[in-house]
Amino acid sequence: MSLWLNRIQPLLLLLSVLLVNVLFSYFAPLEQVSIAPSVLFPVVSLMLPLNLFLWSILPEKGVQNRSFNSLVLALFVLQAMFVYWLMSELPLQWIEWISLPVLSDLKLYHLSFASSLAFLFAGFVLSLKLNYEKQLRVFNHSVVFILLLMAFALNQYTQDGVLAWVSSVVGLIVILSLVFDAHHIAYTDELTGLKGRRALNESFMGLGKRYAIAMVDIDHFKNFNDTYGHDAGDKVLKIVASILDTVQGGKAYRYGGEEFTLVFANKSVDKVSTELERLRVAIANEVIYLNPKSNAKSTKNKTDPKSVSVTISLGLAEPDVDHSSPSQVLKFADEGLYKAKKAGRNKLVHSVSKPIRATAKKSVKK
Ligand SMILES: Nc1nc2c(ncn2[C@@H]2O[C@H](COP(=O)(O)OP(=O)(O)OP(=O)(O)O)[C@@H](O)[C@H]2O)c(=O)[nH]1
Repeated sequence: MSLWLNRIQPLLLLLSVLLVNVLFSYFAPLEQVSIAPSVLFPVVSLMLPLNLFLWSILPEKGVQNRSFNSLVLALFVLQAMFVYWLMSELPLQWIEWISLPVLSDLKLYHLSFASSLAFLFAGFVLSLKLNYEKQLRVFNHSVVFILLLMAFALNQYTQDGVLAWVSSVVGLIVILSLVFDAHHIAYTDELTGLKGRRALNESFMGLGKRYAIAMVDIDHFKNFNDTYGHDAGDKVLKIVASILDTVQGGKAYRYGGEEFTLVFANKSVDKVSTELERLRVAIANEVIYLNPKSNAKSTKNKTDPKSVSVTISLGLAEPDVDHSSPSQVLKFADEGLYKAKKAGRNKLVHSVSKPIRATAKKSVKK
């Protein structure tokens, strides 16, 4: 899955967990005299959280970045050499230091002080990182949970099968988190954070007989892009999307480009017009600062040359005799949008089928 999704972090995480399992099975204490577990346990339980931390903190470079892959390989080889050296040379001071228990008389707690500290440090820093990250991924959250699980498994490693079972659960968590992330990427528009066209089409399946659809388009957006640049255009798209996302009783989608769709399930057009008017006015009144240093939202200084505002046009429709399916209603709403543009923009137009046409069709059917 990592290869398929071009993500190296999950692969490295699982490789580290796998290596811990291999090391413990290979050096399993067959005889009490074996010195291996007493050295191996503190070393491995210290290195695992540091590895999980390292793989999560390094930037995701995909699976085909040769220099990054070489760096990762070098890090693994260095660690293997370090463990081998510890096992063979046994520098006692080191071993004593990393084996230092949290409390000397704790029978149920096996993790050393150094290892516990490493788990705490990794969990704390990764949680902080999650707080500041803009694009949250389920996988990133799952790493914190995996740290917790592995701390538990290593603490119980003397009990048969615990490490193997927990490691399998970790594998499952990684797979599930990747599936969630892939789903999120497929359905969410990266720029605005709104759901995209695929999600919109799927929402149509859940609509009953009564619903309303509005098509929204930013006015003169080409002009805006040409005057202020594509980055400023992107900023406007984000702000407009965030206002549309506050819609009450409906859901906002990015239809594509500078067009958005609002779907109101179980609502008639009369019930949603006021809400659409509120959104139209809110967007027209929003002062957008193009200077990156003054992102503060304020409506005080409307004459600031670096502050701009945009307007939207909207078309609204609901099912009727001529437009029975959601995609037909959407096209009908788009016709309303076209009329709103022609009528001078910054307007809401409600598309209504001509009554004569509807009656004529009914009589033909009869
Ligand atoms: N910055 C930015 N621009 C986009 C994006 N997607 C589409 N556009 C731009 O949106 C503009 C759409 O322009 P038009 O369809 O000609 O319409 P308009 O200028 O909004 O004019 P009216 O709809 O008639 O008011 C084009 O210039 C596209 O390049 C995007 O993701 N980011």
